[in-house]
Amino acid sequence: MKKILMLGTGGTIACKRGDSGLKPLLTSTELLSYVPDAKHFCQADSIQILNIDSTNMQPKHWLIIAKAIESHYDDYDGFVICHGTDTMAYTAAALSYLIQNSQKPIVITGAQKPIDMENTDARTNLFDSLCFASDDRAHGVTIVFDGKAIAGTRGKKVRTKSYNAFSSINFPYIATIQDGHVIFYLDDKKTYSGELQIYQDLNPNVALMKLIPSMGANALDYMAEHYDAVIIESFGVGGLPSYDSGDFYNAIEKWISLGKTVVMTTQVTNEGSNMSVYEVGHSIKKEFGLLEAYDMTLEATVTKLMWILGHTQDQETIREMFYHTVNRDILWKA
Ligand SMILES: NC(=O)C[C@H](N)C(=O)O
Repeated sequence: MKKILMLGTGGTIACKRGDSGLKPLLTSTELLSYVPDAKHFCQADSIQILNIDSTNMQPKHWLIIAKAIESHYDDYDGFVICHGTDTMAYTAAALSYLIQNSQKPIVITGAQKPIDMENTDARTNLFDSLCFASDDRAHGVTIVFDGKAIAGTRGKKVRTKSYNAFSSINFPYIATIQDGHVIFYLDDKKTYSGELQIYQDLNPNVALMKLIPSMGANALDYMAEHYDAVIIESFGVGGLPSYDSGDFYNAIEKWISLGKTVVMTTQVTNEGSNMSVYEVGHSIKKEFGLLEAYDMTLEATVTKLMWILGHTQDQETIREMFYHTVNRDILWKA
């Protein structure tokens, strides 16, 4: 029988209703008591590492989760992290970079409704996660939610209220889970042979600028003084406005001359960026050699940069690491 460790971090799944709204109060042991049937296929233990609304999740918490998995790694066959849904995609992506080449599954799940409510998705999500984590074919960091298994770098919260809250962006679902059966669409564990790597460094000085029509570049100038990298969420396949006498051009020049990192991405959820298509993207990318997120999610782009900048400031190494595929995060490369 598989040994699984469940790590409680809070989120709606563990919430109780109080005078000022839902608050995570249930312990991880209490959560496990709601899925008694899991004992037929796994022996699950639990530890409580945090009990927070995931709105409060920060990079320091990702390191705490990674450390907890590292210290128990040899004692268990798989791990299930219970987490709030609001920042779950960021945590799943961050853990994909912090814990690489894990032959053991590290599953992240949560719920839209607390586990003690009669009509909740929590019990199914937790049961499915334990089921997936007990499967010999499962490996690496994966979100399990609403019967679907999603690569840790490909998840995105796309609905605030419905049970089908997560989508896999620019990548197929790895598996579906129905009534205790795991149906794998991507059964590729044998092709992963790298050695387990667990990292403990992140640089959180990454900023995001989302463009809206008419926006000027002065926010970019401000960010250059406070951050090591900026992700610019542009329109469509990508480009930068050329109005206001080269405002954006000058701001990017400043970033590059300071030896800082600029990554272009798109605010369109599906299909990714390709800056070389239009003149508004092509020339600026060519001139400054900007990085481009292509088919990566924003959550993966943010956390990959934090992981990379935690290890190097060298622009060539940053480029190499950024375009190197980790846990299925980037497939499109020009
Ligand atoms: N459904 C949820 O879990 C939302 C909650 N605010 C959280 O992210 O912790």
